[in-house]
Amino acid sequence: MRILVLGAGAVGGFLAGAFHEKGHDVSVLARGPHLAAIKSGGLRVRRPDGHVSTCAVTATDTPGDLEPQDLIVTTVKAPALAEVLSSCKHLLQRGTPVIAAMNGVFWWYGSGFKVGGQTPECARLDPGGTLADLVPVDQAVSMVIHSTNQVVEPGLIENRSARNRFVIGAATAAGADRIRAMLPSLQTDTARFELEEDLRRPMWHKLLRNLSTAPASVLTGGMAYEVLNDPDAQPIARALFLEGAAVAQAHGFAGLGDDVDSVFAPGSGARQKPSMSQDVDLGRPMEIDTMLRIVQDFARQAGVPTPTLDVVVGLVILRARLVGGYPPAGG
Ligand SMILES: NC(=O)C1=CN([C@@H]2O[C@H](COP(=O)(O)OP(=O)(O)OC[C@H]3O[C@@H](n4cnc5c(N)ncnc54)[C@H](OP(=O)(O)O)[C@@H]3O)[C@@H](O)[C@H]2O)C=CC1
Ligand SMILES: CC(C)(CO)C(=O)C(=O)O
Repeated sequence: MRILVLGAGAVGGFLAGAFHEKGHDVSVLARGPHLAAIKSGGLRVRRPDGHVSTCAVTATDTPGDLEPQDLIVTTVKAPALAEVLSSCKHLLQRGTPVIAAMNGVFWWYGSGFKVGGQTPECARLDPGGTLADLVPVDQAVSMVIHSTNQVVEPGLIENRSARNRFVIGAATAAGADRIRAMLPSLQTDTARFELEEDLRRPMWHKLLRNLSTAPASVLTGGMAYEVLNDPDAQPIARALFLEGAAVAQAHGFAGLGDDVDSVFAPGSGARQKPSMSQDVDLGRPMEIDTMLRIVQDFARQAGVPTPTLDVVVGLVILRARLVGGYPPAGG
């Protein structure tokens, strides 16, 4: 298949490497020194055992030049999604599935979904409806990522997970059928792909884990395991997890808070900063709307109190504004 990965950073670089390993014709969108390094020396992926694969992918910063694709996977951060997809409109018009691989609530979450007989208000996920205009609903797909990666130097991705699992869901049954047909050709020994009929539950499962680490790390600079294990920070992280679980329950996804003790078991958590916290260090646009504010929106609509989240989100937004990672107040 011809596969285009839009934003071959940490996760996208790993995925592009996995698709290349399976023999697909892979193109990636990248920019700056990372693009230059991929063009000159290939895309390199280092596995936890130290093995480095070098993948000869086509790299470009002008997707307008690319031929039609069989599959498009976006791996940019949420604030860049509409802009990046707008830059390759011509590739979106042939029924090609567009998988948005991302943390947080996926942009088509409200499509065909009702809470108490009403579609939840999701305007924050797709301001102005740009994504809905660009991606026909049968092509709308998302992916929940269980894989830890970082770009450690231009052209080099460090993969820190022994097992890398990607859970995919489509907005419609027709979209799911197309993905189902492709799945066998994507599987590798190190990257496993699963299709879920309703991606919302796996999405919440992952988001609760992000809620318990990312905001506190943004505010303190701590790594995930420090946030989860510090006796004074842990109650805050735990409250964020449980408030998120209560919102998920209001949306019909019960029981997600039951494994709270295993999430906070001694020694748990990655020895790295969550990606939202890395964004602070790099002054990059942060995924606050799709990972935090949307949870507050859903909570308010469902009448679920989120006192800890409400305090923390205000502080995270200020922190983000101070590094240029979130629009100015009133902007
Ligand atoms: N990293 C991880 O381990 C995990 C990440 N996630 C989620 O995965 C998603 C992707 O995150 P991650 O891979 O870490 O992000 P990265 O920032 O590493 O990757 C995004 C890439 O897209 C590039 N990009 C953005 N806009 C453009 C553009 N207009 N043209 C060309 N290139 C562009 C960025 O370039 P530049 O650097 O120049 O901005 C960067 O290389 C996020 O939703 C994140 O929350 C989920 C689980 C784990
Ligand atoms: C890899 C993981 C789980 C670490 O918190 C993550 O999702 C992130 O960094 O955003």
